Amino acid sequence: MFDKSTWIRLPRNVVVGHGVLEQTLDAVDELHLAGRPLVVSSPTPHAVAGERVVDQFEDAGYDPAEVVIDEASFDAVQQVIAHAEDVDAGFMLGVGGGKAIDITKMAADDLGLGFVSVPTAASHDGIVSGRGSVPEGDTRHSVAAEPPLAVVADTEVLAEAPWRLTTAGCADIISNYTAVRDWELAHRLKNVPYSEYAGALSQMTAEMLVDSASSIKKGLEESSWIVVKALVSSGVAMSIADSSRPASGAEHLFSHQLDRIAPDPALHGHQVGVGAIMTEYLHSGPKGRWRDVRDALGAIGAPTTANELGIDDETVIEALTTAHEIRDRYTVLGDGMSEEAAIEAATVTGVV
Ligand SMILES: NC(=O)C1=CN([C@@H]2O[C@H](COP(=O)(O)OP(=O)(O)OC[C@H]3O[C@@H](n4cnc5c(N)ncnc54)[C@H](OP(=O)(O)O)[C@@H]3O)[C@@H](O)[C@H]2O)C=CC1
Ligand SMILES: O=C(CO)COP(=O)(O)O
Ligand SMILES: [Zn+2]
Repeated sequence: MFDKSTWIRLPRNVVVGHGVLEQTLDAVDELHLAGRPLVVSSPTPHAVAGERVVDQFEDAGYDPAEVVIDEASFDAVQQVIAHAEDVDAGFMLGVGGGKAIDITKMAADDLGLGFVSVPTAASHDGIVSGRGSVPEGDTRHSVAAEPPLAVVADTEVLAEAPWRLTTAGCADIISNYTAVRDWELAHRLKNVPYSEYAGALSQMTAEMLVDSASSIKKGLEESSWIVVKALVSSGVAMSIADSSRPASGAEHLFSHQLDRIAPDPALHGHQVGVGAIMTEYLHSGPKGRWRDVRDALGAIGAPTTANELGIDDETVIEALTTAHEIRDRYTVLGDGMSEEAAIEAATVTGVV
């Protein structure tokens, strides 16, 4: 008997374009959600877009509630859940970068409420995914969470955000190359389930972004359009896989470890980009494609060295040698790199 089944949960409305923040209400009305909206954001996104979303719902006769969180943590998820219960929220909108959107989707999942994703930065590919990513102690959890019912990505808002956030989003996409390599490796060595569709979509997304690099320029709103569509596509790959595997391999473990140990971590996307240069070197050796990864990052103005990340060399080496401990996810790092090998990889690739 054929007994396989699969659930792929995707958003119904993906609204991308100039000024579409003003269509948030329309995108929500289409979903036939009921009750009180709760707008969740972090400080800057709240000022940039959250307040405008609240005003829209107020003007339309809803009674919107709002909450502002400061960090991506399980405490923040609990804070949002408690607030949603207090105000008897009927559905939620996550307005912000990866932090606000992750917290909202995890709280929405816990409460069984619908959730709408309103990115204010093209900085990460969690905009669409049904995964939440939160650190806890020495580890980082990638947990199943509520995928958005709709995405409202206003390219005017995204283009006005600091440019480094957009280059971080590009680097998060470029890191799909090594993430897919790690996934394939884990499939071959550890029989980890692999989805050809999700792997191909993730890789194609990275290729299309790299091919468009000459159109991704500061001050050009079209850049936000190109990047956000790639971020959506990468998130869809994660939804198809029901895992962050298509977009998160050893380069992400390295970044998550930097978030733990670096005194002043850089942006998520920038860290995974630099990690991808080194993990590509580990996959394919000194003559391999690590230069292509580095050049693709360089072409869009993302960091390619520890110095550009603002992180010292010793911390980069420590993160490389300990990244495999972050979570139970088999990658090219295997059961850990020796310090000598980590120094070699980081030096040959020019990261340190
Ligand atoms: N679930 C998933 O599938 C994925 C999750 N992630 C997660 O997302 C997070 C990374 O996302 P990222 O967006 O980089 O992190 P943040 O949400 O922390 O945003 C980065 C910074 O940008 C600021 N910001 C956001 N929008 C604007 C704007 N329009 N103008 C000015 N500043 C702005 C934020 O302000 P403020 O400090 O006020 O918030 C913050 O300082 C990580 O926690 C990562 O693990 C990443 C990829 C996929
Ligand atoms: O950042 C992500 C994909 O880009 C999510 O991956 P994690 O599961 O490693 O948090
Ligand atoms: Zn990422």
